[in-house]
Amino acid sequence: MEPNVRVLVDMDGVLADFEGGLLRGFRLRFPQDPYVALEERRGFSARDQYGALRPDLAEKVASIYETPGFFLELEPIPGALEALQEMKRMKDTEVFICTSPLQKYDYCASEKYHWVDKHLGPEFVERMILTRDKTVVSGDLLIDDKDTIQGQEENPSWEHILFTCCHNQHLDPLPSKRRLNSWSDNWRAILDSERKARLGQN
Ligand SMILES: O=c1ccn([C@H]2C[C@H](O)[C@@H](COP(=O)(O)O)O2)c(=O)[nH]1
Ligand SMILES: [Mg+2]
Repeated sequence: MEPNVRVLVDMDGVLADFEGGLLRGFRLRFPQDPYVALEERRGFSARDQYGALRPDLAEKVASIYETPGFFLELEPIPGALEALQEMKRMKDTEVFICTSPLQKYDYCASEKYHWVDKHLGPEFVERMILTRDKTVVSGDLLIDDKDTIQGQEENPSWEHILFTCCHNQHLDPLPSKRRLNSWSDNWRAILDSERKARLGQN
């Protein structure tokens, strides 16, 4: 068995404040239109929720995250950069950034690389995995704000740790699903428990 704990860390909603940037961009571009306050966000897809509010708003909100510069200019989530640097220095630990680009990837994919370079440095650029299907990536833990992560692999190797974000905070996931409420929460204990569980298996 591999000695290291491999942690996959999602980007939007975990490292980069996608929801905050989206709301700010939407209100600036469409000041006359209704919007969904962060406390009112429900469900992963902002596009779906805006579309339910009024059908034309689905395209409008999508136009914000499809705009050049959107992903590059996102603010880091509080504590995320420090946590990742600390994780990288930890013994017996491998950290990768695992993120899904938009289907309209033109700006999104390259801006994600630039964002990581700018905020975390070139060593993390080496550790980026861009995929539309995270289930086929191998790891021990996946820290991700999306409540349901599905793909080709029915039994991914990782345990999904749900990272709290405005769109999932109301959810009461299965008792077996572990949560991280923020980067001030005890992410180190989750990594430690994984390390111990692996030692127990040896
Ligand atoms: O309403 C939405 C919300 C998010 N997305 C996109 C934006 C990103 O490309 C992915 C999520 O990326 P992760 O790094 O895996 O969090 O989903 C969207 O298309 N519509
Ligand atoms: Mg995410």
